[in-house]
Amino acid sequence: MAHAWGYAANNGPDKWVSNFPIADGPRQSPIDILPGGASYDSGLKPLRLKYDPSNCLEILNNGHSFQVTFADDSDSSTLKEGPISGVYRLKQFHFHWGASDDKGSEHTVAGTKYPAELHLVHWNTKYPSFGEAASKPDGLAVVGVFLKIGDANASLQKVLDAFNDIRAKGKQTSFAGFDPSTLLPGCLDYWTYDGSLTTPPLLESVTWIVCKEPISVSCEQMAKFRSLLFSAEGEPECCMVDNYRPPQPLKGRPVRASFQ
Ligand SMILES: CCc1cc2c(cc1OS(N)(=O)=O)CC[C@@H]1[C@@H]2CC[C@]2(C)[C@@H](O)CC[C@@H]12
Ligand SMILES: [Zn+2]
Repeated sequence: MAHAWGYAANNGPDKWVSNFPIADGPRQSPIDILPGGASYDSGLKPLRLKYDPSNCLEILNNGHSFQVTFADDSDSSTLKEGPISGVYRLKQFHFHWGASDDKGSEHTVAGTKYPAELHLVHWNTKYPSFGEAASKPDGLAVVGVFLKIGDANASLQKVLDAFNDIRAKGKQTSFAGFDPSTLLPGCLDYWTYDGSLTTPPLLESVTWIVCKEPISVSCEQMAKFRSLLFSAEGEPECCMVDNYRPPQPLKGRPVRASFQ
């Protein structure tokens, strides 16, 4: 497969272990979150998120998802407190979604799948760079937010309006002045556990922080997600859908809740 991993039958999540044996590791993500199995931890602090829209740089189709990338050369867009210690800088956000509204999220809640899931990716500034941090057990912190079918999401629409320029793999365009805090739910109650990247190389370096409250997305907006392509220009068109890894074994890991 030589790193040509994807989400199709021949190169999808069930095949990743052959090139990335850590796929069967002790702290893999995503997981199915069982609210009854999570333990309330009164020591968990509220999430302290501070984002500066002027750090927003560009939007890119990387062939697996699309991502919005941020300047991370200062502490102007950060995650502090919550389950983490120190300062983590926002690097990018991206999404995972399904071919239909009944699937698409990576984490599930008592087996419930959402149509999409947002990942806000932060790296620990005790390390010199994002790439360095990505290989450390406390290197990354990802805030996960579920998307639930409902009213159109005006903030999300600003992101979707840029899709015409990034339809194919490898396309990117400038994307300035976007405030990712407008994509957060009103309530920031969360579950947290130690996990991994959910795509190869599946590094076990992520403190996962999954918000209990979803944000809304309309059916029409979900259709826009599905208009992106896994394929590059000039290749046979392949719709970017079902770019999610299914839940992985918990293997005894504790899942803590910031709320009762
Ligand atoms: C946590 C968000 C994240 C980071 C990375 C990936 C995937 C990611 O999404 S996810 N769904 O949150 O796990 C796949 C590529 C990885 C990257 C982390 C940094 C690298 C490991 C680079 O060093 C080389 C390949 C990169
Ligand atoms: Zn992700």
